[in-house]
Amino acid sequence: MTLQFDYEDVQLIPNKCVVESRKECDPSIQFGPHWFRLPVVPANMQTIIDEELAVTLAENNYFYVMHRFNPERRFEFVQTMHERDLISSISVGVKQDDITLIHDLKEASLTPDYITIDIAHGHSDAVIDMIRTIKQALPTSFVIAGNVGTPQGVTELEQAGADATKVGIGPGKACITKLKTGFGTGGWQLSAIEWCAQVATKPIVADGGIRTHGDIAKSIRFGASMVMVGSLFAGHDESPGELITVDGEPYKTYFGSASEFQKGERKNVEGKKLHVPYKGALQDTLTSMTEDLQSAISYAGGTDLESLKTVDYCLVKNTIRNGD
Ligand SMILES: NC(=O)C1=CN([C@@H]2O[C@H](COP(=O)(O)OP(=O)(O)OC[C@H]3O[C@@H](n4cnc5c(N)ncnc54)[C@H](OP(=O)(O)O)[C@@H]3O)[C@@H](O)[C@H]2O)C=CC1
Ligand SMILES: Nc1nc2c(ncn2[C@@H]2O[C@H](COP(=O)(O)O)[C@@H](O)[C@H]2O)c(=O)[nH]1
Repeated sequence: MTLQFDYEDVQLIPNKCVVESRKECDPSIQFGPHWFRLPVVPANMQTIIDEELAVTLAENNYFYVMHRFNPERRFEFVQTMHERDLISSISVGVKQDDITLIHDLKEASLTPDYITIDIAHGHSDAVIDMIRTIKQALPTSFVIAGNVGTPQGVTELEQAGADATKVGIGPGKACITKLKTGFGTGGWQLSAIEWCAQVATKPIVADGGIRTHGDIAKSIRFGASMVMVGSLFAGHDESPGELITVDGEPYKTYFGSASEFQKGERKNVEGKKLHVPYKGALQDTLTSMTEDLQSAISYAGGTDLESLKTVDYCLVKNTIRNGD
């Protein structure tokens, strides 16, 4: 590994503009068998997505991954989405109830379009076995596996049959893995994406640490196809987190999937609960994310996301906010 850097350490360098308006720039992406309006997906966390929002996103051609924290709902969720002719995208872990779900889906000839295997330390035999189980039972489901933070992790999950790998150990806003274990990609997540992308033969999902819309363009520059976003999507009307008032100001809760709050017990806690300022309608954020990505593409001198992949960049070492 060479130099490590994170989102705030990098500025992309503009190329000559080839469009008359940013509206000409297309931020859509093919990810697996489907096209989506943005290369961005809300994190599969209980305060970020619920079934209602999943339907809204699917109806409007945004990628989503339903979380796995109402395990008994997953079968019916896939069924309902298919009845409505919408994309189904669920999460699983690696335990017996997850394996049973896969077999039940096969028995019912119900194939989710996307299955995300979502555990903290995804570079493991448990995930490799789960990929094989899914691919044997539901060979046409697009499997996203993670999370990993190294090229070795990416390669082993790809070799097991993963169609995409999710990169990011501990860069999340609600994460305390880095503090509790000393491990992770927090502080160098962007270079971890680049490092992993050097060996990846399939798409990479950059997961965690996105703090601004510009970080999405940077993720793509350094090798991500899709970007998973938690805290930036928290706090909206549609966000399932609880609405609370602190000193007269509205906030919504955002908690880690490995927080005591999520787990209901203080065992292997690696996440915390935060209050995120209330942000209004999610569509406003999606619209401004779209505009910002269109603008980024125009600065890259192109008309679509491909142009971001080859732009030059500078390392500015934590100075990006100096003018703020
Ligand atoms: N991206 C990230 O940095 C992180 C994300 N998370 C999120 O928290 C949620 C819960 O994750 P997780 O606890 O993995 O899910 P699970 O509770 O489903 O556990 C996964 C399985 O892996 C085993 N395991 C072995 N080593 C580890 C390890 N270092 N961390 C976690 N499990 C391990 C667990 O056994 P045992 O419990 O007996 O050890 C368990 O059998 C997920 O949604 C995950 O994405 C959590 C932490 C970090
Ligand atoms: N270490 C932990 N990571 C977690 C936990 N819950 C979720 N996550 C990861 O964070 C991202 C979202 O990051 P953000 O910076 O956009 O807020 C999410 O997709 C998970 O990978 C947790 O409890 N501990």
